[in-house]
Amino acid sequence: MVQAVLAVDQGTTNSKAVLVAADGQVLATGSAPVGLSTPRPGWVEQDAEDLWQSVLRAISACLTPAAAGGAVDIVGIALSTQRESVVGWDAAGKPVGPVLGWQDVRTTSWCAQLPPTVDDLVRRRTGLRVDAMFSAPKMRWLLDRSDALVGTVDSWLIHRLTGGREHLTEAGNASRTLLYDLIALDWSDELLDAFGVPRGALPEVRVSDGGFGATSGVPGVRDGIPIVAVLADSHAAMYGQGCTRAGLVKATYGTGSSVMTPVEGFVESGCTLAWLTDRPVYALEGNIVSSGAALAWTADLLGLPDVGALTALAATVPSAEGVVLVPAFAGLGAPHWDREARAAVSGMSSSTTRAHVARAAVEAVAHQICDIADTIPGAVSSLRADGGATVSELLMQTQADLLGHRVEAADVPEISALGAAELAWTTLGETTDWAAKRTFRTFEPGPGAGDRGRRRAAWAQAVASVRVKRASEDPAP
Ligand SMILES: O=P(O)(O)OC[C@H](O)CO
Repeated sequence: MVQAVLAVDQGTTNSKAVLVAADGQVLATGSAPVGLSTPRPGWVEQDAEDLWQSVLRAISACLTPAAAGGAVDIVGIALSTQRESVVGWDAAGKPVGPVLGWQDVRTTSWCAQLPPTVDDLVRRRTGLRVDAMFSAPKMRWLLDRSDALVGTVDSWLIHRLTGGREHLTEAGNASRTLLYDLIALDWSDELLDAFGVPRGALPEVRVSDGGFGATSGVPGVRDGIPIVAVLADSHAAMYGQGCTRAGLVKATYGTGSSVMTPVEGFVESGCTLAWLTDRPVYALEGNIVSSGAALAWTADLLGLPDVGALTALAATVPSAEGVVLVPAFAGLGAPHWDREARAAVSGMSSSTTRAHVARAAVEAVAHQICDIADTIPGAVSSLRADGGATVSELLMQTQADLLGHRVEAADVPEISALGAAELAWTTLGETTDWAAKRTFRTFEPGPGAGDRGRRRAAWAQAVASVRVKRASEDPAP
């Protein structure tokens, strides 16, 4: 019987389950969509039960005999989860309200009334900045309405996978809450105080490979399988991409995007805890609020069935002919962090066609990655890309052209699940380093890089025109 780790990657739009052998081979996959609603402008909610059911459906699809191709012995569970989103549940394990998604900015004005000393404390303790994207203000919002246990999505899934026994979270996920002290490696009492989140409502923090209980009552999965490793999804992608030392940069193209690179130690701005095993591994990270979401929005606007049709349309013209789309639908994330900014399409003329607008949307995704890459100290020699949108040759080539560096796109669609599975197998005693064996689609800057300076300048000008804050007020990413 083949031994496998069952890795679950729970993201904003779907849940994936992947059976992974000790050599990194993917034995079976399953996926299921998860719903998302936007009841008011700036409110982005998911349903905690629906989210859990989507995980069960993904597991079930993955474990069908046809998918798994024979007898498989599951020796451990690995989790990779969307970050910052918050779930609240009562003592009986029943959700007390909606999942407040990471894109949810309902607490923006609450965040704005916090004294500057809180922002300063947040930077010094967490390497982040006060923003409605992170978990603490969302927890505060839920706790104002009910007496709940709160946690990020990893915590909720661990709770359900263990039959309600455990209230645990993983350190990298905790690092995205604004409450976790990245030096002390514990919840910060000062920050708990500042956000009014009682320690008793929060899960216990474990190291990424620290063991998170065992399965109990999960349909189709035997009881007692250990949850071996947990990583935040973006961090799992970095692990899976083999970006484990300074100088290596990865970009995940999801609903939003995350650009990450390991750093030697904690820094006070744009820092995150990538994972915590025998030692903490810190990373610089810039988060883009809207990338895949911008492609989906533009496809919808243009009456196209999906993003694939959008990129195909974009490829029918050699350039955007001066059209620039700034997808600040919910403001701008890193490196600008201007939540009041709003989206705009500029540079149109009477000869502008739908194809030019489509191409501008593709370019917007790449420009936003460049904006963050430009802030990374030291040389960026290449960028490792992953996530759904990397299937687009046009996007990857545009990225290489605008960045002026090689882009290596991972040839596996399940990189976050594989990253978590790899950590689990390492924890179980296997020698891994799967990234070294992986093949990439490589994109070198081509003829399109010739007018890089002009295109980047036009983008910068378009971004400046949608800004509400002055650029001089920008924090580091
Ligand atoms: O759901 P994804 O894969 O777009 O990831 C969401 C991120 O974790 C948000 O920080």
